[in-house]
Amino acid sequence: MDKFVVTGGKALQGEVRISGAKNAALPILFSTILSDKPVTLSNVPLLKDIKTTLQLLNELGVQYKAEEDSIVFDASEINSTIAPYDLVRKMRASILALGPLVARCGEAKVSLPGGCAIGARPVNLHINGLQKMGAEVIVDHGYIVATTHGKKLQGAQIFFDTVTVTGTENLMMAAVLAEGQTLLENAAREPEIVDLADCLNAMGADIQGAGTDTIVINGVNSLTGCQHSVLPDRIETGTFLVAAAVTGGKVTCTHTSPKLLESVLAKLKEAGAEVSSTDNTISLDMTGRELKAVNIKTAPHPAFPTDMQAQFTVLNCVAKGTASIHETIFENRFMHVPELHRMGANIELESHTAIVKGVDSLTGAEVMATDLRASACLVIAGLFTTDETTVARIYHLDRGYEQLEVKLTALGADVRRVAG
Ligand SMILES: CC(=O)N[C@H]1[C@@H](OP(=O)(O)OP(=O)(O)OC[C@H]2O[C@@H](n3ccc(=O)[nH]c3=O)[C@H](O)[C@@H]2O)O[C@H](CO)[C@@H](O)[C@@H]1O
Ligand SMILES: C=C(OP(=O)(O)O)C(=O)O
Repeated sequence: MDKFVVTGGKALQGEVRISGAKNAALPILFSTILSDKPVTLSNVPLLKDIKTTLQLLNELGVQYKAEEDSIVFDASEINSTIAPYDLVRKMRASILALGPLVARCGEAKVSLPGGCAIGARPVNLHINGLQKMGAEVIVDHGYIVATTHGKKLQGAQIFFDTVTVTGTENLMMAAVLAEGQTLLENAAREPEIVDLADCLNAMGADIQGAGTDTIVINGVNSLTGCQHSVLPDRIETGTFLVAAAVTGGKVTCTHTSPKLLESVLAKLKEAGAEVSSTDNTISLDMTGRELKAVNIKTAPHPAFPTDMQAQFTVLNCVAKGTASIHETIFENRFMHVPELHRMGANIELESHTAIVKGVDSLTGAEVMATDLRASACLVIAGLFTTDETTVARIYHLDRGYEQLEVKLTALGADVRRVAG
């Protein structure tokens, strides 16, 4: 298992190009199942989760060809409707095969993703929604088995008890080829949902209201091909901005958009950073400025994203003052805290809230990454110290950050990947 060796103490300086968003690319890749015409996608990030998705799509019969700046998908023939455990266990987003397979083929057998590090993450709302659309769905031997008995899915009114991002995406994709109108209420409003809807509409779907809590989908008989560029990764953007703030640096993120992360930028300003932006760049300057602790409460978009919680935990660890971090989305998303303790952080954990008291220095240590964003948080902590930190199990990080060590090195950091 690869490790990162981080030698800290340098302020990040320079420009970094932000990749396409993992959480937009994944559903969009699965949406190619819905059309028998070629779909060309660009700005797809090179990540482990994307490779897993390509493998899974291939297993289902979807062919793809990488071109210079894009990937062309051909789902003219779907020859399997089974998403096996071996691939699904590597990536929870594999559940996104369910909606498109049932819509296109009338059946699917998708391994239950199971519990994972940050919480139980059930998929009951995905299943309930498909049942409302007329599919028979059972869970059998660890697999979700769905069938429409040869009929089309039926449009339905679906109210989500809890706001769910992939749940909204799965049912939006299922509804695109259903008979009649589907109403998704209390839908997630993340920018990645809007990007998926834009791509589906470019394929000939009829989706209105994506980005609001009510999405209306009028089913169509078939989809055509399209070309679509994946939107920028707001979480990668936020991660680099926090790294710049923590190291007292000055960094410009390019190929991104300030509109995607307003709540994060507001918190960075509150923390004392100078933030400026254009339509597609965001700059953060922390030179000679003092970092102030900021209270954080995670919640569905447009509120503060849970995927930036770990990065702001480390920001508060080295800021002036005390702040609380309240995690409301996932019940077990503080596994970075014991690792930060090993580096000298002062954090008290009370159920879903971390009380973080800023310290003047952190020390390098051997720490272990436990999930994707926790990994990024430990790398940022390592950048702040003046000695060496080894972050083990960075396979979590490789799921969601494209060449993080290369991009950080270009900004002046000392981060080495050690193969293991
Ligand atoms: C690939 C992808 O886009 N992943 C993102 C997506 O994950 P994901 O879509 O899995 O997260 P959800 O939005 O579904 O989860 C939100 C909450 O709803 C609960 N829930 C969800 C579905 C369900 O059927 N029943 C249920 O109870 C979950 O346990 C969780 O407590 O949104 C999360 C919340 O912004 C992000 O952290 C992830 O990065
Ligand atoms: C939790 C995350 O991703 P996933 O839903 O793919 O596990 C994340 O991107 O932080």
